[in-house]
Amino acid sequence: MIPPITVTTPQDGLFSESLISPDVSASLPQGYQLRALRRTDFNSGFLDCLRVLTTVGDISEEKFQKQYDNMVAREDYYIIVIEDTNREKNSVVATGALIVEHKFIHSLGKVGHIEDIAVSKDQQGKKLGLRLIQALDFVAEKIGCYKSILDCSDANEGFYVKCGFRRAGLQMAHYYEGGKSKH
Ligand SMILES: CC(=O)SCCNC(=O)CCNC(=O)[C@H](O)C(C)(C)COP(=O)(O)OP(=O)(O)OC[C@H]1O[C@@H](n2cnc3c(N)ncnc32)[C@H](O)[C@@H]1OP(=O)(O)O
Repeated sequence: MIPPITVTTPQDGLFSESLISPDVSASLPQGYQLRALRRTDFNSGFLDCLRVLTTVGDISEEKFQKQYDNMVAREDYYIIVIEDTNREKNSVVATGALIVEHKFIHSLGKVGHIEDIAVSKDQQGKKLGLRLIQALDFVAEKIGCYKSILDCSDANEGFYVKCGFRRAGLQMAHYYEGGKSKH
């Protein structure tokens, strides 16, 4: 049997729009919109948002798209952006990610990992960070995660407490010298 052909358009995102919370969308400021990351977001301001968080490095559009395609194929990446549709350039002003881990415990349970939450400097303090977390919580619950977890600095603890998280445990890390992927 011939497999069905999936036709994607530049408007298609990393995940289904049905996972975008209508309530969270409705609580954004006028002209702001929540949506899934798109393959066309290389020049949308998305990478500039991430630069608020840490270094992004010098990545080409081709490499950006290859990474996006890897994430689509994995089906466990939910990257959300908030776009200010009043802006012509750099309209993406905030972003956050949920990555799903599949477990054997908890009856083959799923855990959501919240990562790379970033709001542009000039947009901080407008509750966009809170809306990102609420939107990612909505996705995590809808796809059946039994919890979501994240690592953050002491300076950001108060923000996550306001978002409904509580301190649980302690983070430990091993950093690897050759840790950069060659792919
Ligand atoms: C898992 C991770 O990714 S950790 C990394 C987090 N990201 C960063 O540190 C990047 C730089 N910082 C940012 O991008 C933003 O400042 C964020 C994401 C930390 C917060 O986003 P914002 O949109 O500025 O916060 P938002 O307006 O939604 O704040 C919601 C509430 O948290 C409070 N809040 C915000 N930041 C902090 C903080 N660092 N400490 C304590 N409270 C805070 C706000 O005052 C607000 O409280 P209120 O409801 O009483 O008014």
